Amino acid sequence: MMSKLSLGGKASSGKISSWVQPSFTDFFGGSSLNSFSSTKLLPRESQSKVQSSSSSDIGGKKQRKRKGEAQTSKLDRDVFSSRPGSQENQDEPWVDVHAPQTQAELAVHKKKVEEVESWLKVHLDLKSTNKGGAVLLLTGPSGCGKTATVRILTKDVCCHIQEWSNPTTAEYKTDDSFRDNFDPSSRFNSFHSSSQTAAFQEFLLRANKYNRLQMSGDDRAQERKIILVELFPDFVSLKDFPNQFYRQPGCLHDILSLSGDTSSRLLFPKNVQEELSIHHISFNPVAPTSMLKVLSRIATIEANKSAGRISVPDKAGLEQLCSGSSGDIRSAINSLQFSSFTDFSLEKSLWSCKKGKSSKPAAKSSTRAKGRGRASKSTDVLEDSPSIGGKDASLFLFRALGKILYCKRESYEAGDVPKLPAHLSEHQRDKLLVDPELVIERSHMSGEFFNLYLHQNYVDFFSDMEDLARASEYLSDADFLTAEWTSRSTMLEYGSSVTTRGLIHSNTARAQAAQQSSVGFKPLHKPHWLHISKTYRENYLTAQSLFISFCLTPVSLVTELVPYMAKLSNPMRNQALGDKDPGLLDHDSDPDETGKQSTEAGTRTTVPGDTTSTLPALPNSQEPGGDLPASQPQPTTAGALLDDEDLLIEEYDSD
Ligand SMILES: Nc1ncnc2c1ncn2[C@@H]1O[C@H](COP(=O)(O)OP(=O)(O)OP(=O)(O)O)[C@@H](O)[C@H]1O
Repeated sequence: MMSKLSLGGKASSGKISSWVQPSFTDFFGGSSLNSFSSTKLLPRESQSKVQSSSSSDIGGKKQRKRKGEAQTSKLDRDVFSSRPGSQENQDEPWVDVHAPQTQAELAVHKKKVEEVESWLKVHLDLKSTNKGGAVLLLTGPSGCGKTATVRILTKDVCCHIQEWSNPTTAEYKTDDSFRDNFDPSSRFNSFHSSSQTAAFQEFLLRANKYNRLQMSGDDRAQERKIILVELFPDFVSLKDFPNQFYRQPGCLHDILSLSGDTSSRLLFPKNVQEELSIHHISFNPVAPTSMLKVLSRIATIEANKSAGRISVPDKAGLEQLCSGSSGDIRSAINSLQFSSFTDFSLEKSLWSCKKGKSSKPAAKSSTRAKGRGRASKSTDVLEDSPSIGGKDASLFLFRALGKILYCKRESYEAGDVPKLPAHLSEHQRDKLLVDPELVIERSHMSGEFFNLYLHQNYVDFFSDMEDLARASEYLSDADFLTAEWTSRSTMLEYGSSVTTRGLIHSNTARAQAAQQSSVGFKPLHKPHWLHISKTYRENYLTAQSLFISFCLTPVSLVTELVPYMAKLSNPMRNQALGDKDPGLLDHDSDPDETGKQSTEAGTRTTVPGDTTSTLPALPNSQEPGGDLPASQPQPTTAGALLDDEDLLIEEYDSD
C-alpha cells in the first residue's frame, strides 16, 4: 500500500478525535460502536453512498474504511464512545480493541517510526514557515502498520487526521455525473473514472480548505491537520484508489499539484517526487518476532478476559499464524480472533478432516515427528496454512519443485502395506508424502509451465540411467497428451499429473523411505526454453516486419528465407555460423503460440546449449534501417537474463 500523508496548512482539532469506524462493523452487527479512534473525512459522495459497499469486505481495514450506516450516527456514537477494551465490546474486532496506544507498542521497526516522527516534527512545527502542502509517502505491504504509526505519532501532537476512502464504482451508477460524463463511444466507461477523479479532487480541495466543525471540548489551539490518503493497499485492492489514476497518472499529479499537496513508482515517479519534494519512507512487513509478541500479548489478555469461553492457540499455533500472515499484522490478529472461537475451531477441525482424504496428514505427522528442522518447520506451515484467515498458502516455486523432485516418502505401517502382484513388484513404492496435484495448484502457475521447470531440473535428481529414461518417457507422454489443441484444455491437468507422478515414480533411488538419502543442495534453473522462446519470438517479429511481402509462414520465414538471405549476401560470415543448426528452433510450432508459455511450455523439450544465434544475422546489406537490433542476441540482455536464471534455492531436504 501507499499512504500519502499530506499536511494541511491550518485546521481545527480537538479532543474528539475518535470518529473512525472500527473494523467488522457489519460483520459484528454494529456492536463495535465504541472504538472510534480518529476522524475520517470522506468525500461527500461517498459519505452518502458507501453503505452499499460495506458488507462485501470482511477483512478488517476495509470495514473500517467503508463507513456505511455508521456514518449516520457518527456524532451520537462519538459522544458516547468509550476506550476500546471495555467489557461490552467482547465482539469487537481485536485488531481495534488491541490497537497500539503508544509508540512502544507499535510492531513497526523503531527506525521507521523515528523517521516518520522526525518528518512530522519538522512539518508539524507550528512555528515553521512551511505552512502546509508537505507530502510524506509511506509505502509497504498491507497491514504493516503504516496507518497505525501515523495515528500514534499524530496523537501525541494532537493533530487532526482526515482520511480519504475511495468510493466504490457502484456508487457512480446513480450519480448525476453519469449523464455528464458518460461517453458511449468510449471503451473505458469514462463516467466512472471521471467521477472518481472529481470526487478525489473535491476531497482534497475541501480537506485543504475547510476546517472541521468545532465540537464542544475542542481545543482550538491545534492548528494542524493531516490528510491521510490510502492509496493502493496492494494490487488486489486497487479499488482503494481511483482507477483513473492508473490510466492517467498525470491526472493525479495535476490534482495533487493543484491542491497544494505533493505526491511512488507508478503514481509517483521519481521526477514527480523530486519536483514536489515528497519524502518517501518504505515500511517492511512486520517482523515475525514483533508479530509473535503482539499476538502472545493479545492471546493472554483475551484468554484471561474470556474466562475459558474461548480457546486461544498455543505458542505453536501463534507461530503458525505469524508465518501464515506474511507480515500483515492486521491479518494475523484477525486470524487469531477467528481461530480462538470454538465455532471456528470446530470448523478448522472439519477442514482438517476434509484434508484427511489426501496424503497430507501423513505429511504432518511425519514432519512433526522428525523434529524441529528448518525444512520440516516450513513444511508444517505449508500443510497447515489454509487455516482461518491464513494468507495465501501458495508455495514458492522452488519449494514446489522441491516437493516433486525430492518426493519424500514414509514407510507404511506394518499390515498397511498395499500388496502388488508379483509381476508388478518393481513398482512397489512407499507412501508418498506429497500430493502432486495440490503442489501444482499451490504453485500458482499453469501445469505446463510447472512441467517446464521440472523438465529443466529433473536430471540432477536422478542417479540411475534407466530411471532417467523412464522419467523422460513420462515427460514425452505428458507432451503428447496436450499436443492436440482441440483437447488441450481438458488434457492439461492430466498432462501435469503424468509429468509429476511419472517423475516421482521413476526415481527408484527414492522409492523407499528408508533409502531416501539426502540429495543435497541443488540449484534450480529457469527453463532455458524461456530464453530460446523469447529470442525466437523477437527474431521472428523482426524478420516478419522485414519480409512481410513474401507472405511466408512463420516457420518458412525463419528456417528458409532468412538463412537463405544470410547465405546469399555474406558467405564468409555464414561459414562461422555453419555448424549452428537452425533446426534447433522448434520447426513445428507456430511462433505465435510460442509466446504463450503457459500453454506451450509443457510441449517443449529443453534446448541444449546456446541457440540464441540460431537465426543467422542478416548482413547489413539486407537491412533497410541498418542493424537488426531486436533480431540479434544482445550480449548484455542475454547476460542479464542468464544472471537471473540461476535460481538459488534453499535446501529443501533437510534430512
Ligand atoms: N502492535 C501493533 N502495531 C501495529 N499495528 C497494530 C498493533 N496491534 C494491533 N495493530 C492493528 O493492526 C492494524 C495495522 O494496520 P494499518 O492500517 O496500520 O496498516 P497499513 O500498513 O496502513 O495497511 P494498509 O496498507 O492496508 O492501509 C491496525 O488496525 C492496528 O490497530
